[in-house]
Amino acid sequence: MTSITRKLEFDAGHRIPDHRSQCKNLHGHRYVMEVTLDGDIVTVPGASSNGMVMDFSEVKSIAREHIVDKWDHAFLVFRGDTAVVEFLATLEDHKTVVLDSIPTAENLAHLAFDTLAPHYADRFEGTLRLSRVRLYETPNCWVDVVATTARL
Ligand SMILES: Nc1nc2c(c(=O)[nH]1)N=C([C@H](O)[C@H](O)COP(=O)(O)OP(=O)(O)OP(=O)(O)O)CN2
Ligand SMILES: [Zn+2]
Repeated sequence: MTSITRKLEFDAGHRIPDHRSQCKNLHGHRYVMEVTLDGDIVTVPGASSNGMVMDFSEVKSIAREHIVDKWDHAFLVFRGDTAVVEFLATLEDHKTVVLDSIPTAENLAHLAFDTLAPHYADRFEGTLRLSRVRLYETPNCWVDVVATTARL
């Protein structure tokens, strides 16, 4: 088994409504997301991905399609944060993502993991799996979500 990791970055706004300090204010981050996949190296002569677990560009395009392009330059808001949800709805064509959980780094990392895992698992006849999503909210703060079941 071999692990590969692709790093992607995006900008998003959020707030943590219950926070006792600064994070209850509307603010933003340049998030850095690392997607780690475990799999076997392809040994199919002539195949584009021969010698790779998965082409890094394909790792990127799946993460972009399902997470990064949806969250980049969006405001990520908890459905229960009604003051902000209602305010954002007044802004014409605003890119808002309404979430079922508070947009902490922990919840965003879990959401990214749960969203992406099935898309990677579909590839290479189920021999590939998402083993970790690491999400940096700032250069000093990050969260790891790891696959909980052992690989067969
Ligand atoms: N466990 C968590 N703690 C905090 C979260 C979070 O998502 N999970 N989020 C925040 C704030 O939104 C903010 O992103 C972090 O602010 P801060 O602690 O100030 O981070 P910095 O890296 O900017 O801090 P420096 O002291 O400037 O290094 C807060 N906590
Ligand atoms: Zn923040």
